[in-house]
Amino acid sequence: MNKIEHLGIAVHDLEASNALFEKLMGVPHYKIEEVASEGVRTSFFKAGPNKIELLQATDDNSPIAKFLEKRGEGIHHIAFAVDDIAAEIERLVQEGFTVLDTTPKKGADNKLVAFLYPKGTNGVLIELCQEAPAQGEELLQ
Ligand SMILES: CC[C@H](C(=O)O)C(=O)SCCNC(=O)CCNC(=O)[C@H](O)C(C)(C)COP(=O)(O)OP(=O)(O)OC[C@H]1O[C@@H](n2cnc3c(N)ncnc32)[C@H](O)[C@@H]1OP(=O)(O)O
Ligand SMILES: [Co+2]
Repeated sequence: MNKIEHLGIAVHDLEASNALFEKLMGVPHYKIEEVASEGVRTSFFKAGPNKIELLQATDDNSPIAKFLEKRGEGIHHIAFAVDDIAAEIERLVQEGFTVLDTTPKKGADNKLVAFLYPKGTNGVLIELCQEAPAQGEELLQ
């Protein structure tokens, strides 16, 4: 694990939260991206080395929709940057963590991602992120 790549925050209304975080952080979002496979629309902010990812659900089956229904708006996950996501998944499986995505999948912001089951990480949803290499296709589900 290299560093925290981003904090994911679940929100009801991406546009309203974009306006709020632009005021809060003093910078505009640098990207809005839909990840249909996750049922989310995301918006990214960067302040220094830190990123915030706002997430709105795009359908009722989205993990974000279920999270909002159960817990309301708030911090949804912590994403860590890793150099080699396949190796990190293997290491974490060996360490006894439950990895929800044993094959990395397409994330936002040009990443390959995988998630761990939060009940095995003190109730915090953990995401692994690797910069998607140009030939990332073979790693994608
Ligand atoms: C990929 C695009 C983007 C990126 O950065 O590139 C993203 O970050 S997309 C983010 C959205 N996608 C995901 O979150 C995928 C991984 N998440 C999942 O597979 C599910 O959300 C899962 C398995 C974490 C929970 O699924 P679900 O809510 O349907 O199941 P349960 O209700 O049974 O939950 C099990 C247990 O986990 C607790 N839970 C759920 N979500 C979270 C959370 N975000 N943080 C901490 N804990 C969470 C839930 O409350 C249940 O615990 P319990 O004590 O039984 O209530
Ligand atoms: Co994320």
